[in-house]
Amino acid sequence: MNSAKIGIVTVSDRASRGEYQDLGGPAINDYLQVVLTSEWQAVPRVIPDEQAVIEQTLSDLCDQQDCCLVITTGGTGPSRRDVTPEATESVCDRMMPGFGELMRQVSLTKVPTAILSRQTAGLRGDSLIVNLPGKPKAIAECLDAVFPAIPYCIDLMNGPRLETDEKQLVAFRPKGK
Ligand SMILES: Nc1ncnc2c1ncn2[C@@H]1O[C@H](COP(=O)(O)OP(=O)(O)OP(=O)(O)O)[C@@H](O)[C@H]1O
Ligand SMILES: Nc1nc2c(c(=O)[nH]1)N[C@H]1C(S)=C(S)[C@@H](COP(=O)(O)O)O[C@H]1N2
Repeated sequence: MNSAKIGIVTVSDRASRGEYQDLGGPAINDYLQVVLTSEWQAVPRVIPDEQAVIEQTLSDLCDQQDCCLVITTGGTGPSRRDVTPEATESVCDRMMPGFGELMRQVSLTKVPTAILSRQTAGLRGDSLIVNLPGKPKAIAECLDAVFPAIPYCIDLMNGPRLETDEKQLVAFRPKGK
């Protein structure tokens, strides 16, 4: 099986201008390094909170770079410039609302402002796009909740088989799959 490509997109005006170091993209990368045992390759991007740029980046990662999974961080809140969910919805063929619902539910046990994230997920062709909030500590909090379902989701889209280190995280696949 060929190596899975995973897009890692930091959406932040200040990180993209170099005003602070991007900790979100590396946190996603580190999370995947720990959890995945099958071969994979990161395709990283750091971009501003501009809807057109986000849409173009997500489309490129799915269509040209052939990423089976694209994980974004940032731009999911109520600020005027937070438009990552709108960009995600605009490039997706079908939405996967359960991801946002579950991540908010789990995040609410960590922080009362979890409901301020409009994070969502959806499918563009054979790629799954998942939004995470911008706070670096939110990354593991959210991925721990939804990642167990991601390998099977990608199987169902005929993508590469993602294997996990079961000591870290057990990917759920219905029996016999
Ligand atoms: N990619 C990141 N790397 C490091 N810290 C981050 C990142 N994204 C967010 N943060 C931290 O989380 C806080 C809240 O995140 P939020 O998404 O609201 O950032 P922000 O202030 O909207 O960023 P920006 O204005 O640059 O888009 C930020 O002030 C910053 O301290
Ligand atoms: N797990 C988790 N979810 C979280 C947070 C967090 O710290 N941990 N921060 C919340 C806050 S304070 C905001 S404003 C929203 C949106 O963040 P974003 O605009 O950086 O995407 O995510 C929320 N969801």
